[in-house]
Amino acid sequence: MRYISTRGAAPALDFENVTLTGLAADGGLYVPESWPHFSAEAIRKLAGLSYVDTAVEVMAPFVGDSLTREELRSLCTAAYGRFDHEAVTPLVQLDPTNWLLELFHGPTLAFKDVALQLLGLLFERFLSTRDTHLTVVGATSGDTGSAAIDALAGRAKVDIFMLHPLGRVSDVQRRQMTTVLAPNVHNIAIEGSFDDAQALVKAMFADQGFAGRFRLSAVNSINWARLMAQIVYYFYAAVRLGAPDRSIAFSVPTGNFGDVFAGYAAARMGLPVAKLIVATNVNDILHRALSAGDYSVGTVTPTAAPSMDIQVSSNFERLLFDLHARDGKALAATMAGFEASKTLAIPQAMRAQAADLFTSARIDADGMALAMRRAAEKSGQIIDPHTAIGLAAAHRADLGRDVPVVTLATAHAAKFRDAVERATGNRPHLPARVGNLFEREERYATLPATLDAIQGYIAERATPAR
Ligand SMILES: Cc1ncc(COP(=O)(O)O)c(C=O)c1O
Ligand SMILES: N[C@@H](CCOP(=O)(O)O)C(=O)O
Repeated sequence: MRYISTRGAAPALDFENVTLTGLAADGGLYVPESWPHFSAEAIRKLAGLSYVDTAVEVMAPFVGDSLTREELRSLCTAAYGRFDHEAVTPLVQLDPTNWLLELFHGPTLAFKDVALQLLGLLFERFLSTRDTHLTVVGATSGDTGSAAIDALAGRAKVDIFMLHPLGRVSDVQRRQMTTVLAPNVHNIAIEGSFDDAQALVKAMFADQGFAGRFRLSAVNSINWARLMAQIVYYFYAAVRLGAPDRSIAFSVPTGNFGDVFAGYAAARMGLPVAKLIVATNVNDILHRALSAGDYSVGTVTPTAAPSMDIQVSSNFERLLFDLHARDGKALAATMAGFEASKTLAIPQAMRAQAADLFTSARIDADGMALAMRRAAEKSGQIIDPHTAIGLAAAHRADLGRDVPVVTLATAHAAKFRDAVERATGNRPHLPARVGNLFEREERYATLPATLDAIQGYIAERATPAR
């Protein structure tokens, strides 16, 4: 399998190099050159497989010959061995048509663990045969940061610098990052928003001298390996609910468009997906884009679902690439226009094409709180604010009684205890696996959201590539 850039001007890479590289040198994102296809028969054969076995089957075509099947299985066994549920991503039925797919059974209580536990091991495996050092730079609105730090802390040949927006992540999220005192972990609170942090990360990749000197890599969903690992749970859940003989809809709390793009990839691979419901909070650029063609950046409003307080959604570019008939040059021009004007009008024909699979909903603070209360009262489920947005969007989409709808439960309620308590009166307990989070020392730097300040900080601490 080869990977090509959405902007058409970066070299094609194999899986090993795409994993180590992160963002393409032309500013684009890597995507598979073609989508592997799973026939109905191949999907039927996934029935009854464990999560690890499903993961090996689904990911093997993407990994190609970068790993043997046995190596891939052994990495998956180690990654998913750290989850506290035998099913890794269990389904919970709420009513005759609605399910939750619990993605928060990993070490840091959010869906990011599913991909990042594996990515940490992939980095280690690929670096073991190279004489180089990797500097991971990442941006987080709370969950990617903690999952990436857990996955990389203490690993040889890699440093991680994680930028989060000062004061805009929950206390649990912040402490999960800042109390990890391993020498290769560097937390930076920036005086700005998540979008500022993400733009700084992309600017560091664009600075070829800096990126080459430190061999930058990514743990955000700009890294293809992240999305690849997230495709697995769409297959796993759909097969459990009757695929390939039944189509399943998924409602996905969305910020950076990574998780829902993994669902799109699953559909392109042959999984019968009835609909992908893109659920946003009031930071609704994706809802505006899909429903009205208006992909224009507004100001970020802080919400009780802070991990989705995002305006510029990295992975939307991957969908736009397919909507531009995979013409990298055409998309590069579109993205240059968007980067200059912060606005993009999506033509009606592309919107119509996207609407075959995608629908969307914007859920405000009241809708989110109502969904949390309803889940507690009707189904006895204490859900987090992000999951609540997904569930509210699933109700709003109203796909009829014949379509099973799986809402992705992207975080454990305890990560957002204050918001959950305000909405439901219940204060969720932190699971024992996070340990004595509130007694541990915190360590992080606070810096202005400028490229000079961040690069200067990193250059003083990072190890040059060789
Ligand atoms: C808990 C939670 N839910 C949903 C999202 C949105 O996912 P994505 O950015 O892949 O759209 C995030 C952040 O990415 C998150 O941390
Ligand atoms: N919500 C995310 C934002 C970064 O998203 P990513 O999936 O691109 O890493 C977070 O929790 O940090």
